[in-house]
Amino acid sequence: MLDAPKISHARFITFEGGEGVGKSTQVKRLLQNLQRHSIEAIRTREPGGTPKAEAIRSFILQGRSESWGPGGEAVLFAAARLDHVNQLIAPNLRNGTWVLSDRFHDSTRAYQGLTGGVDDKLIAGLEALALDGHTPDLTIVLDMDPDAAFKRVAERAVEDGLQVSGDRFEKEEIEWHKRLRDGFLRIAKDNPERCVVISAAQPEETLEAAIWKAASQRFPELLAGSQA
Ligand SMILES: Nc1ncnc2c1ncn2[C@@H]1O[C@H](COP(=O)(O)OP(=O)(O)OP(=O)(O)O)[C@@H](O)[C@H]1O
Ligand SMILES: Cc1cn([C@H]2C[C@H](O)[C@@H](COP(=O)(O)O)O2)c(=O)[nH]c1=O
Repeated sequence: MLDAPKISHARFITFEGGEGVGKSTQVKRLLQNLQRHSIEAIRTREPGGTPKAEAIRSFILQGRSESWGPGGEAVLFAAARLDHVNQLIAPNLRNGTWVLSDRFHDSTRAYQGLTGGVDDKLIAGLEALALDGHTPDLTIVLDMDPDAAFKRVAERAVEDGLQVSGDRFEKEEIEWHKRLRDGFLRIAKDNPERCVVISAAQPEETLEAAIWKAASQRFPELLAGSQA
């Protein structure tokens, strides 16, 4: 016999922003906070989240698609997203499990569209295909000066014993990353019903509390019962 489906009020939350602003750290912290509130939730990332999308991730981040240009890379990110939505995001939401994603469609808008110069109409067409209506319920945009964020990335590389060589996009000039930051802020301004901008230039714990506050304001069910 099939398991009875859970009553579904599952939410889809995405984290966006430039390199090293603390998205992965805060996705993990929000996941723990939700689980403390007995909310079933998973975390995932883009590009990635499924075997096929992870294969596309490796291809892009190794720089193998760089010569395809921003338009070609937008198509690859969309293909990865299509599989991610179909195989992981949509089934979990349907089953009542909250989904937290480290990057999603706003990264294509910001990196390939607003910073890379890919036409809005192409970005919108790819988005319609890949999302199939699965627009996030809440997007946390973590914002900070890219110079300061890169210091974090460099420290992380040293901690991990890696060379600070940077992947495909980390290698871009600092001016490019400043335009990227402006791109994310513009997306947030244009989508106030979905996006909340939070300064990432604060300690992990206070940032975590600010994200919890934003999520609780958006989803009052989080305030019912216990406290984070
Ligand atoms: N609020 C914070 N203050 C100081 N350091 C932080 C903070 N949040 C994360 N870090 C550190 O900064 C580095 C980058 O953090 P994290 O990997 O979470 O960022 P990210 O936005 O996911 O990065 P990327 O875009 O490269 O995947 C890590 O070493 C992490 O420990
Ligand atoms: C989803 C998505 C990602 N990117 C870029 C942004 C980052 O440079 C990498 C992903 O690496 P991370 O360590 O997981 O942040 O890919 C992009 O350009 N477009 C996208 O749609």
